[in-house]
Amino acid sequence: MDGAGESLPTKDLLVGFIGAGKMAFAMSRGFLRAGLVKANNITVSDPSPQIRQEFKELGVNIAEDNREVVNRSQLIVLSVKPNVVKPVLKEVSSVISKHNIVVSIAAGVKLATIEELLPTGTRVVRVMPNTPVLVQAGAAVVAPGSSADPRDSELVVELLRSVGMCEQGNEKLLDAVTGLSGSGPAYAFAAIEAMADGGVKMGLPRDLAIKLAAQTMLGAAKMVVETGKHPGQLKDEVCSPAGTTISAIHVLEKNGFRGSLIDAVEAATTRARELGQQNA
Ligand SMILES: NC(=O)C1=CN([C@@H]2O[C@H](COP(=O)(O)OP(=O)(O)OC[C@H]3O[C@@H](n4cnc5c(N)ncnc54)[C@H](O)[C@@H]3O)[C@@H](O)[C@H]2O)C=CC1
Ligand SMILES: O=C(O)[C@@H]1CCC=N1
Repeated sequence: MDGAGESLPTKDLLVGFIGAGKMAFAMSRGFLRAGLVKANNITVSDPSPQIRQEFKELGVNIAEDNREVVNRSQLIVLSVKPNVVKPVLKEVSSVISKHNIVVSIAAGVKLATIEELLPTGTRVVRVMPNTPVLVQAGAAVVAPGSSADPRDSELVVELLRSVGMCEQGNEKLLDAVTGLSGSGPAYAFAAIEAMADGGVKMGLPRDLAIKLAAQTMLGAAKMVVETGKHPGQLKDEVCSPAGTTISAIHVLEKNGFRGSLIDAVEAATTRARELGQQNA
């Protein structure tokens, strides 16, 4: 195993997940699809037998308990709910060494809270990813803890870039990142579902309506990313004078579409902050 502070090659990286729920599944499946981490280098733990079975089918190692995940891994992802982070850290703290990098994806839970429960000098990195890592289209921001080596965050960024976009940022940004991109896939899924409902209302078959709605979101997002144009400009380019789109935009504006999305990001950010306080 590499010494503390030495950069770890991703090729043979031993990755552990404590808590094998939806996010651990999306990340491990994404890493495997990206070919950056090997199945037999991933170890997971979870109290649910059904979940352990699902992960067994991925070909990864299933640990007997959380301490075994630490013993078998270099990089350990804390992928439990925010209120389970502290009990888990108390349980594994004595087996964490300077060789480990501890990565928390828990919404709201602060680096200081995590570092306080681990041996002094533990290399901790906090990340807010999202479920599209499953299909190599994730969005994540990585914030290093006080004892993390720059190479530790770079390693985590490299891993997350294999499954989507990833930036480094100050921890102060992470609750807002949670409100925007961490929770954001749910807003997009709700929008796709609602647009498809509109299509069904106007006579389209459900399957076709969902496909059209999803591809429209995907295409619009790709245009923003690939053209670098402002989304307002791209919107204007769809709105022909006295055409169909501007009539629809007028309805959206009257119904507070943008204000709702802004409020949604604010509400999720506020909730992330509350979770941080409740689990400090
Ligand atoms: N679901 C999402 O879209 C995202 C979630 N997150 C964060 O990821 C974390 C996990 O979220 P999900 O995967 O959605 O939750 P989940 O509920 O699907 O997974 C959590 C897993 O932890 C297991 N667990 C409970 N107690 C445990 C213990 N003592 N030791 C080991 N495992 C234990 C549960 O059985 C469950 O399978 C949360 O902290 C959340 O804030 C972050 C970004 C996106
Ligand atoms: O809803 C939640 O709390 C988690 C964090 C970001 C996405 N899902």
